[in-house]
Amino acid sequence: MGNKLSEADLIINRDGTIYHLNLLPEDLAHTVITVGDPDRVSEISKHFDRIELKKGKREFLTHTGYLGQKRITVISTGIGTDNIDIVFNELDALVNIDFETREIKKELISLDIIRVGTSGAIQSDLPMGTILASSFGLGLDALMKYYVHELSVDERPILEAFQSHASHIKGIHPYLTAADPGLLSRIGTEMEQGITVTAPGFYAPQGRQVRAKNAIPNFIELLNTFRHGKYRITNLEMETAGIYALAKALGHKALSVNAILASRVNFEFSKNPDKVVEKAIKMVLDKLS
Ligand SMILES: O=P(O)(O)O[C@H]1O[C@H](CO)[C@@H](O)[C@H]1O
Ligand SMILES: O=c1cc[nH]c(=O)[nH]1
Repeated sequence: MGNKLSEADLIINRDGTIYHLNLLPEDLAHTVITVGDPDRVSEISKHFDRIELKKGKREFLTHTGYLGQKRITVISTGIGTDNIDIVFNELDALVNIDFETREIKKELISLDIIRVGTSGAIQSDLPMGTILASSFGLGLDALMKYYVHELSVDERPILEAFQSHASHIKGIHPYLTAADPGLLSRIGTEMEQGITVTAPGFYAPQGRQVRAKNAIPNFIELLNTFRHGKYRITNLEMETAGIYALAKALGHKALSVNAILASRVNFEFSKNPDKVVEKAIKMVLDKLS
């Protein structure tokens, strides 16, 4: 077999597209915007000067087009880091594996990947309507238990400080990855910044109490009291940490931009979420064009 990836490891459909994303290698631009909600794909591509292709399968909807001279792909991931596993491995395969030979290419491509997502703030000075760039993603889900994940000298002390802050919570295995510094300084400078916690759910895993009883009391307080030097946790969502960690493992650059729809400390949810999301989209596209 040599270095050939087997048909069970890398699944290519009969029309030459990658298994879940339904894309051919040439369908993908090297600047990729990811969103959770498939309806948000057209909210982004409506700003393109030209749309070259629209494809989709399941929750993975893709539009590729041009903003001025810049070719951009926007793709929906659906909800959660289990979907990020699929999207990121398949995006990487589209650029870094030769689909004819099934071998890893000698020259690897590093994609620029920007998430435009929605999120809830956990600090009282971050109201609804804030646009926030995640300087780090702190994952409380299990995705990175399955990959080799190395920490940089900047990341390790922050993760260790959080592990000690949350040491009384049993059964969680947090991981932490920094944003790509180049994308953060290019796109995130006029935004709020902070550590984004990625949760493995929306309700109790983000400290929401509806009917089922929460096992971790005062979850929001646990997160919003964490400090390490100048760093604090600012917001909660469901993909950023997986995106940062897998992008790093695969050699891609990633940044997550969050439209803050909820203030968890003020117990409020935005009455006009589309307006907040549109503001985040425009801020990102302005910097990319
Ligand atoms: O609006 P998106 O990008 O889906 O992001 C957030 O919204 C979803 C939950 O409502 C989760 O995916 C969370 O991360
Ligand atoms: O509070 C929120 C708002 C949006 N998305 C989330 O995951 N959490």
